[in-house]
Amino acid sequence: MTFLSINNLSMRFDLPNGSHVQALKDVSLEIGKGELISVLGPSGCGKSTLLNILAGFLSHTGGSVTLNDVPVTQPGAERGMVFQQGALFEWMSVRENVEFGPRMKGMPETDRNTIVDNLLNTVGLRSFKEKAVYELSGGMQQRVALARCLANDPDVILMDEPLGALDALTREKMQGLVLNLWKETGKTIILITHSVDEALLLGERLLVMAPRPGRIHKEYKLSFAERAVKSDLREVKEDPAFSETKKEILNMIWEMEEEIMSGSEQ
Ligand SMILES: Nc1ncnc2c1ncn2[C@@H]1O[C@H](COP(=O)(O)OP(=O)(O)OP(=O)(O)O)[C@@H](O)[C@H]1O
Repeated sequence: MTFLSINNLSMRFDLPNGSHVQALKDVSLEIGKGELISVLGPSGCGKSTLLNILAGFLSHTGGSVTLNDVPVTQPGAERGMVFQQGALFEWMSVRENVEFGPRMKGMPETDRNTIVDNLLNTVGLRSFKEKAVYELSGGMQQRVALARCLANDPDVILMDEPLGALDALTREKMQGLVLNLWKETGKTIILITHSVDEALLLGERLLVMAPRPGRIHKEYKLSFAERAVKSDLREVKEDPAFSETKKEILNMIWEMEEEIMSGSEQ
């Protein structure tokens, strides 16, 4: 049984003026349990569309997506999403945000407290439990967002540019946190990013998508994530193989963007 299976997935948006956008065409992917996948590509290549279909927020127009052999057709607790920002309940405390999902499921308070304490420990926010969300920095808010997602114990965590709004240093720390969470929880993570460094560092598998129609252009299998769990992120980035792959991917995306600008793509 494949864990997450994407077969000939297509998404066509019909526009009011009679034209259409083929946001995805014939995307096929088999994803195993516990994989950490990063997705890169020029603007408009369908990254968010793919993630939104996996989350069940969008209904695809062709092909299929199954998780544990069950078709994905709507949102479900087994698929958690972490957005770039703004998805927390600002009027609630950190604790209330993290326990929201379990509370909706009717979990008893003592069990919820254990989950909240464990997760806030994991994301380094134990002493911020009763703070309001608006009192926290952007990096802390993203830690809460991760904890809130994990509190639902999803099989798959979908991340849409979750670290994109953070300053460089905070972002680096959060990359380390994502890697540790991946190792500790064994969750399957699919992460969209616009940063080539981040995609290289966090992707065991890195997918480069191409636009018009949105499709998978190239896949890399990388060892940087596994190594970064065990050592320093910055040391891993200093590996010549890291900069060589980075250069190759940057050139690839650059060329795609040049094609888009010249209007010669198909
Ligand atoms: N609701 C919609 N209606 C019409 N077209 C849409 C809709 N959503 C997305 N598109 C189009 O589908 C294509 C893929 O969009 P998508 O947002 O998935 O790309 P992306 O790779 O995530 O882009 P970015 O990196 O800029 O966020 C784009 O051409 C976009 O304009």
